[in-house]
Amino acid sequence: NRKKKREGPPLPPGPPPTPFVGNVSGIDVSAPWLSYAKWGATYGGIIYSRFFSQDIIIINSEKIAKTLMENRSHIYSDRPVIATTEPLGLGFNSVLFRYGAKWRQHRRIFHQAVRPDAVVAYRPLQMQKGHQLLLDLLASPEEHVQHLVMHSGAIIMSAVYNYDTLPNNDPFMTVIEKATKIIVDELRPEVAAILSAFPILLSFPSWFPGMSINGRTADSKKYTKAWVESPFQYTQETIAAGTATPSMVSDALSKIEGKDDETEMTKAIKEVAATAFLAGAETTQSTLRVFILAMILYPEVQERAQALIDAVVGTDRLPNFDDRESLPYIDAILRETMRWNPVFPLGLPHAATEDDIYEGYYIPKGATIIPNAWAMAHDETKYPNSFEFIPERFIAADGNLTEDQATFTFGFGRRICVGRYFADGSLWSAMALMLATFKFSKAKDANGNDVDFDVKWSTGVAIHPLPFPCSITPRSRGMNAEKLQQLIRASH
Ligand code: HEM
Repeated sequence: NRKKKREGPPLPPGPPPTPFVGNVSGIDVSAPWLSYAKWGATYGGIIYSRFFSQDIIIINSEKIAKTLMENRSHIYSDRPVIATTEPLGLGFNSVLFRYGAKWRQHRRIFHQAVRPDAVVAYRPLQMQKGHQLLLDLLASPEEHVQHLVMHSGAIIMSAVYNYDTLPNNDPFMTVIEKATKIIVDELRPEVAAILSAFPILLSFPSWFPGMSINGRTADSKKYTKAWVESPFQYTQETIAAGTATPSMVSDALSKIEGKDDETEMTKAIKEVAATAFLAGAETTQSTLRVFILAMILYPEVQERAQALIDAVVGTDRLPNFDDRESLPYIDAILRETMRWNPVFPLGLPHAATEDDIYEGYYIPKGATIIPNAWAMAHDETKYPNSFEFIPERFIAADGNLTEDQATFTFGFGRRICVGRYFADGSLWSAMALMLATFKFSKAKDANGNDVDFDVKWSTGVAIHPLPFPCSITPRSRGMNAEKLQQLIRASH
């Protein structure tokens, strides 16, 4: 026990470790953020815990997270080494890079493509894919989950590679979906912590309890390779043929042409492009699934938003980005969706590169730092009735949006989500368009009564609500594909 061996400032408080395994046995592995939040009630905003030999600092308080990961970001911007990264074929993924030159290079390429003034260029495509989402929802509302998956994926593929995904069985989307499924299942921090401590477990057969990962590494590697190489090749081919139109990849490649480091940079651009899909597609569609859930459970919120859209936009066209300033309530819904159920309940782990002291507590070099976004979202002093979906909490007395953008849902400091401005456009356009066009409500049984349901969640690093019964019907009577197409044309 390092508490006994060490002299000097104490570690932050935390639950007493059980021998050998640290605290790993004391957490609910399907929703560890709940256990950590519960520990917070006893131990406070910053907690020390241990998984096997790994020091873990859990931060339940947004203020402490900002003090450490933002004000002292020179120390807190590393990532823990996650043993599953290489076995899953995720070496390309800049999200998990250690803090250093290669991460900086990737982050710079990302920033060029999706910084606030660059993301404006993607708005037409975000609207266009949003319109397609409406057509898909009208045609088969019961398949709304699949439509959201396709929508988020199509936006990224188009922005990154200028590739138009096929509505069904798209070859690139198929491999990416397969790889993502394995990765999201397998990259839970506590699983990764165990595997980091005992990499030998990776060679255990897949029937060994908890070791489903072993049967999946070969597949994951195969899929991730195709994911990194194939769409990039597509863009390169269009460049060679002179048919390429602007995209993140073609723009980035055009800037490095003929430079000394062209080969190295080409590889970096290829990896950044693949990372964009990994980081941006699942997260966007998960957030939109939370949005639909909220609209069903809070019909009064939905009605208020729709009344506002009708008043500002009318019913002869659909909303677009020019309307955004006049529709602050839609932004409030977006923020509340992110807050109500953060899709990364534990953010992504950072790691400390130096020993540090916080308010008299010792934070060891190498410690994994886990920001508990879920606990921050449920801080009752900041968000009263935090389990309720109340967009009004983001509207100030003067009717404008408050300063609070719930940015903790995008992480902290130098590692904060680099794609957040891009994500914002994809989410806003989809939410505004869906609200303008559809009524979301509970499904009805044969007797016309609402079908109630318990909300269940997936588990893993990024979560989403599991499918629930619902009804998605056009708001306007007599709406059909032709009329919707007309409305879309009138919106340009
Ligand atoms: C609703 C959508 C999204 C959510 C909720 C989200 C959330 C997050 C979070 C919590 C992190 C970890 C930050 C940290 O370590 O402190 C992150 C990192 C990251 N996100 Fe996002 N993200 C979203 C969309 C996107 C999109 C669309 C892209 C790309 C176009 C993107 C690219 C990245 C990258 C590259 C990182 C790693 C940054 C680094 O390690 O330096 N994300 N995101």
